[in-house]
This record gives sequence, C-alpha cells and structure tokens, in this order.
Amino acid sequence: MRTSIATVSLSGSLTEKLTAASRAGFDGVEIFENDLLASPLTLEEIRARCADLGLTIDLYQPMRDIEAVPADEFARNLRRARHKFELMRRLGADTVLVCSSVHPLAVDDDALAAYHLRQLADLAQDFGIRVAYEALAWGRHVNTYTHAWRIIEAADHPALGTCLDSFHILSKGSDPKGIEDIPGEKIFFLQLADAPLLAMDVLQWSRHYRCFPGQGGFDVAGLVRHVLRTGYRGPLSLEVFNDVFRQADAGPTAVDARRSLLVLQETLGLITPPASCVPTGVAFAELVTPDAEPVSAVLGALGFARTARHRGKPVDLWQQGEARVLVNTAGAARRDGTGLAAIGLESPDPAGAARRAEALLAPVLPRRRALDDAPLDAVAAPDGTELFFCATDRPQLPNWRADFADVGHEARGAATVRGIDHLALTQPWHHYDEATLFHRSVLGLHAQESVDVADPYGLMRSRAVTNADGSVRVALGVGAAPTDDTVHAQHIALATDDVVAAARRFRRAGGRLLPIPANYYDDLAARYEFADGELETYRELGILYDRDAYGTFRHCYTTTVGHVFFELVQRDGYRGYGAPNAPVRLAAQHLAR
Ligand SMILES: O=C(O)c1ccc(O)c(O)c1
Ligand SMILES: [Mg+2]
Repeated sequence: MRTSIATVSLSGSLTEKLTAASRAGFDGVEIFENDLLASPLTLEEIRARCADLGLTIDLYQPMRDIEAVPADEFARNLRRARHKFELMRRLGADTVLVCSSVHPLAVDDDALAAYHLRQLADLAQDFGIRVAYEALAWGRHVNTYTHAWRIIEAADHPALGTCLDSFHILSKGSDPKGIEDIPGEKIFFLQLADAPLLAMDVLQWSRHYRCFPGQGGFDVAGLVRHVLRTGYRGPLSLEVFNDVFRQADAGPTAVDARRSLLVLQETLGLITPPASCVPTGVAFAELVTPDAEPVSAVLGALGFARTARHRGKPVDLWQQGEARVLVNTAGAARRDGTGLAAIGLESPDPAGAARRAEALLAPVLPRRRALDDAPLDAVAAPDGTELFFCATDRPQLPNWRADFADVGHEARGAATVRGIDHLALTQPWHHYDEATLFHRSVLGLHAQESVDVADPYGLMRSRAVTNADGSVRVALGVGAAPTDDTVHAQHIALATDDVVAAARRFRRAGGRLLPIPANYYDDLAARYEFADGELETYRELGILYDRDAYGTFRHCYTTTVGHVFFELVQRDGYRGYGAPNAPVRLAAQHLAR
C-alpha cells in the first residue's frame, strides 16, 4: 500500500520535512497547515518540490470548528473554507481533513452538524475536493468514530467521508470492529499512530506522546485489519505528535517512521521482507580504544586470556569460557576513549539476517575486510553500534574466528566467567523508541517493559530486548544526563556461576570493584535473610543482590575504563537486570568519578 506521513511528525522546516520523507521512501505527505504558513515557498513551489521529491500531497489539514456552530459563525466558516479550497487547488491537494468541533458555541445537534458538513462538501465538490471528517477524541460533542460516521451517513454527500485516526479510536477504548460497518469508499483517509498506555487526559496524550506503530501499547495492526476488510485502499499515513520527534533530526525519524510501516505491513501480510532470523548468541563484543593497556588489564584481572590476534588488523581476541571480547586499537580515531563499538551476533543465517536488516532500512556498513577474511555482514543500530551477523566455528559458513591467529596465551586458573550475560547500550535520548523497534523488527528480539531508574542527577529509562532463551540480552538505556559518559557508559555483563569467586579473583589480580555504600547492605539485611557471613561478603566486595519470582541475582561492577565498564552477574533463575539496584549503582559511579 502507499505510505504517507504528516509533516507534523517530523522536525524542521517544510523543505527539511519533505526531503526527509522522500529520502525515507514515503509516497506522500499530509501537509499540516502551520508548516505551510511558516514556509517561505509559494504554493506552486511547494507543489513542484513535492513532485520533484516523488511525493504526492495526500491530505491538507486541519480545518477546525466547522460544524454545529451558530449560523453567523458557520457563514464565516464557509468563507474560510472557500479560501482554503482555492489554496488546495493551487497546491494540488484533493482531500481536506475536518476535525470534529471543539468550539465553545457548538451544539449537540447531529442534524445541524450533518447539514453544515453537507454544505461544506457541496462547496468542496466545486473545487474537486473531498472532505474527510475526523472525530477528535476530545471533540465537544462528536468524539467517537461511530458518531462521526452517523453524521456523515445522515449528510449523505459524495464529497463527504471519514478520516479514521487510530489514536482517537484506541485511546478512548472504542471497539475498532465497528469500522467494518463503514463502506471502504467512505473512508477517505487513514491516520496511524501508536502511544504508550498512559492514564492521562486524551488531548495531552495525543499532542505529546504519540509514537509510530509498534512503539506503544495500541493494537494498531488489529485496527488496520478492520479497515482493510472494508475495501479501503488509500494510504497508510502516520500522524504522530511527539515532543521528542519534534526535536530530533528529521532524517532518522523519517526512516524510523517508514520502518514502523514496513513492520506493520509485514504483520498484516501485505509485504514479505526476508524472514526474521533471530540471533542465537553473542559471538563477541568489540571495544575500540586508543590504548589497549587499561582495558587489557581489566580483562586480564577478570580472568580473560589474550588468545588470538587478527591476521590483518590491530585487534586482539580476549576469551574466557564462551565470552569473547575484541580489543581494537585501529578504530579509535573515530571515538574518544575506550568504548563498545560493535557486537557480533551469532546468527543461524548471517546473510539472511543482513538481507532482512537492509529491507527494514538498517544502514548497511561497508565490509572492511582483506581479501581472505571471512565476509562479515554488518549494519548500524540507531545508536551507531555496529552489529555483525556472524557464525563461530560452524561448518559451511564463513568463520569470523578464522581471521584470528592463535597467540598461544592461556588463562591462568579455572575460568570464573562463563559467557556474556548481557550488553547494556546507552541510547541517545532521541533514539530510545526507535532503538526498541529496531531491535525487535530487524533482529527479531522480544522487548520487555521499560523501567524508570532514578539517577542522582536525572531519570534513566531502560528496556531489555532478548531472544527466547535469554542467550542474547541487550539492555537499552537512555539517560537524563547524556553528556555524562563516565556514568552512562556502555557495559558488558559477564555471566558467572560464582560471583563471589569471580569478584575475589578480580580483586586479587589488582582489579578495582565499584564500592557500594553500607546503607545499601543495612537495607538488604532488613529485606532478606542471609546465611551467616553472606551479607558481610557482599558488603566487602560490593556485590548487589536482588530476587524475583524465578530466582536470585548477585552482581558487581568494575570501575569504568573510558566509556565502558564490566559487570559480573550470577543469575540463578532470575530474569531481570537488577533494576532495583540500579539507582545505588549509578550513585556509586557518580561518587567514584
Ligand atoms: O491535535 C489536534 O488538534 C489534531 C489535529 C488533526 C488531527 O488529525 C488530529 O488527529 C489531531
Ligand atoms: Mg488525526
């Protein structure tokens, strides 16, 4: 189906919005009146710009407070409408959106509303224009789609139909099944928006918190299914009022928006992009650093051994159990200090995973490889993290590990780390919803609930995306103090079967663990019963503790190197990420700085 986006959904000038929509692959736009009023371009120039960009103008909006008002008011409305219809003719737009009235003088009189809309449609028809009447969720008397449709039926005019907007329908809890009672040709337009499930006034909710389908809590696909059954064949159009998108770069927002429609269309069986290919593990985490020494010291103290070196690049492979960490001193020019730059995802079908990622608009990264290196497909996540789709020691598939030559080092002592438990990636503040949708749709991971975490200097939000068996877990976090990279760093959480042994080993080898305040342990003692000496051990090492319905969680943190730190995690059935402990950890990290 054709896809469209309202200019109000994107940041910038009208020109910037149109360019972003076109680049992201939209077929058309809804032009929001304010964007037009504020543009220095003439109507003819806007029309030509859209044509050059391959965009149709699918809707002009909104007209407000038209119907069921006193007669003198309505006469003025018709005069205003004539003016707008002339404008639309010059613009080349043939559908106008009319919102249900919020006028203080509007009366609760369906017959009068129908009579007024019929007159408006009569006038519109002279200009070859169609009027799409939309029930605002906060409309004074008309605030449900069924009520709007009753009035349209009563008005009975070929140039009058309805505009359905998923936000207004789903925010009020209306049953979307009734949409099937409207003939498809009377649905003149379909606007789509999702929203997080919040208990608040619908107008505020709508104007500030809408998001793209798949990013909130509404069943937008279910609603569209009802619309498609009517025979509606107009565009799927996104109309998203959102405080974050208003400020973020229009380019990435438009791509995020288009991805949401691709995923929606896939859900509805309208398109079939390459199938989802869920990663089955973390092959490696790659750190870039200008100086390998500090991070190597931490890895060594954690019990990792530098086992191999890339044949052609200054990249070392550090390994312990199934945990592999690459330390790359070549890419550091791009970043300041040590950071987590890439993740290798063990994929059942690396090439297939890359094809899906590309089809869902993930930026494909050039393969930086030498002639005999294994071909590695990589894409960039919204936060810039490089995601490699790879295979480790699997016959028939290119083996990334073969690009590394063993250096013969082995770890001293038994392994205390088993593998990578999870990776925590800090998202730029304006990419949080986009990141969730990206990891869900491109990688096929499941998103858990978003949790709020109090940082002493602001609020953090965090949400985990995982595969079914938990062998891939990524915690996406967004911080309130985005400039504080020391605290809001990325981290690599390492799975251990004995966090006490792993922590002691780290300390004996000269590693420094994050100190946790005594008050925390006094509280733990009040909340849980521990075996003799257990709490003292946690207190001594800075080990944090949590429990959920499934088991217990013990974890501690190394101090931070550049923009990255490590966590040691002992997960005994526990499914979370120690969220109750996160405020204490964040405060301790601020203090340690
Ligand atoms: O918030 C508004 O006023 C508004 C305007 C036009 C729409 O299509 C809409 O859904 C909301
Ligand atoms: Mg709308």
